[in-house]
Amino acid sequence: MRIKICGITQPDQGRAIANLGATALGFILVPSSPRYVNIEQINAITVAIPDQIDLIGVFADEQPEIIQQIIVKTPLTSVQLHGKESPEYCQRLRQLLPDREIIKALRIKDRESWEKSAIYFNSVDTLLLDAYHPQLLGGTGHTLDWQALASFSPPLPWFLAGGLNPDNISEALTRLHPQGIDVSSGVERSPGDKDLKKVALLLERLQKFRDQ
Ligand SMILES: O=C(O)c1ccccc1N[C@@H]1O[C@H](COP(=O)(O)O)[C@@H](O)[C@H]1O
Repeated sequence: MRIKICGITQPDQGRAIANLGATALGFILVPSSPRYVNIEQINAITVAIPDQIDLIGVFADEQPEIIQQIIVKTPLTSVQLHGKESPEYCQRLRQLLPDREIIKALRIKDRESWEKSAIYFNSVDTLLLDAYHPQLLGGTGHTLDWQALASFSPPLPWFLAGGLNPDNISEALTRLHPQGIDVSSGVERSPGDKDLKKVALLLERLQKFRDQ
């Protein structure tokens, strides 16, 4: 199972989280986020991260050419699209970045919104389901309706996100079987400041699900 800890802002925390066993670190490139990091910060954080860790840049409704310019200046391996990007937009980005993983995040309001995920099946490598919030794009701490999602089984890998934390991760993964999980505010002291004790507890509780 892929384990992504998102909203990394500090080099020592990035290193510690990779050493604790996360398989991916996420970097928020959405300027309005309190977890925003720029290219220089991403390079300073990632310089000491082992090669096998996925480095995922999170964008929202950014121009594809700007994403491409950022990607060539950083070691980011994947692009997570967290806005209202269309399948056509995703295809355009795929042409610009053929060797990077493209992850489309869908902010799920109701059953209809996850049924619409089918329009992305041919345009991206991976899906990510996050909770809908009327004001915030992400990092909301809100959970999805896991029961309603029980029959979600897309033909491509997907991450479960939205309000996951050490206390609810076991229940989430007993109900759902995503290929990855994505956690941000559930392992923080404040936005962008990760609580390493909570990260360690999360990883300990994930141990029994890791081979899924
Ligand atoms: O974290 C943010 O500030 C953020 C801003 C803009 C787009 C996405 C953002 N984060 C994403 O939110 C989810 C999980 O959040 P949480 O665990 O509920 O706090 C995750 O996919 C992040 O990449």
